Amino acid sequence: MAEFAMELIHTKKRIGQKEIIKGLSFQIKKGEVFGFIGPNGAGKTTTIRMMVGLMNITSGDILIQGNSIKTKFKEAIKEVGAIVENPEMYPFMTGWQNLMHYARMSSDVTKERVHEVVALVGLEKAINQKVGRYSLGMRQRLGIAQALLSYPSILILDEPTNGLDPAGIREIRQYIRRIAEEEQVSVIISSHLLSEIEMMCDRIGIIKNGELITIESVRAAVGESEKEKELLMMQVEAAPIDKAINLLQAKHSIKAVREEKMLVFQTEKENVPSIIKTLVEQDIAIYQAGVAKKSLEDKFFDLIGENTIG
Ligand SMILES: Nc1ncnc2c1ncn2[C@@H]1O[C@H](COP(=O)(O)OP(=O)(O)OP(=O)(O)O)[C@@H](O)[C@H]1O
Repeated sequence: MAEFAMELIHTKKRIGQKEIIKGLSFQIKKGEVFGFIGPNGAGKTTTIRMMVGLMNITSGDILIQGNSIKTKFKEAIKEVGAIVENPEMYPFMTGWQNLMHYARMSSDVTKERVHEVVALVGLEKAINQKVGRYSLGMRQRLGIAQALLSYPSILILDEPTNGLDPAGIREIRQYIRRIAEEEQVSVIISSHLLSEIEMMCDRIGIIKNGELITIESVRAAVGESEKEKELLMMQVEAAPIDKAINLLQAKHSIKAVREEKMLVFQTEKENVPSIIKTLVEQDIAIYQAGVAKKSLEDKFFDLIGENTIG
């Protein structure tokens, strides 16, 4: 059995003279929710199109459950369920009729499976309504149900939160975690807004200009979904500041950066009291402490040299 659900090996895409994807290498673990983040034009959709076989790879490879998408396309692609562009649904048919339409195209999809995926995305009540009357969030969930029909082991969603209101985003968030755990699938979910998806991801990979900038763990481990931990970006005015930075690293494994007199770092809310205690116990003077004004988003994109996204 393959170690990873998916593995990108120096994957490149050139279109005309332009190298759009410049050698991406990373792995998607089994059962994890992986956030694929980057500003518009970073290359997310292009990468995803290669992952789902909609576009050829110029060089490098993508292994899906160990099968090369280049040499074992059929075996590789049967593991993947995806929503890449807006899912094609017929507005004049009900949700159920739409799903049955897809189910009939695949020999191993039974009516029971259709019921199962409907329940997974919480559409039981609305499933007999015409899709034309669905909200965008409901349509997205129906799309996810359709992508799950053939028991994929990897679910790929390109910008599923685009255009959704906060309630719709929250719903998608809940269902994604549930699907990852109940169906034991790996989920790859792209977005240009970190804040919209960070809470549902185990890890995030940030891409810019076709290159991977960083991969960060968001959750300690798969399975902690219920505790939607609040991640804070803290700013603390402390002196001496270098000592404080070293202490955070040594005692809390937190990487803090300096911004003038401030120490800026990211942590879970519940850790804040013990962090302050560490500093005070080591005779570090604290003049003020609070949530950093810049959002986590800004911080990440500052790190990668871009202030505005979207
Ligand atoms: N067929 C194409 N021909 C030429 N350039 C292309 C083509 N498709 C994409 N690009 C360019 O490749 C880059 C990456 O595009 P891509 O759509 O993958 O980015 P993205 O991260 O998905 O952004 P968005 O969030 O806007 O969809 C962009 O600069 C885009 O203009």
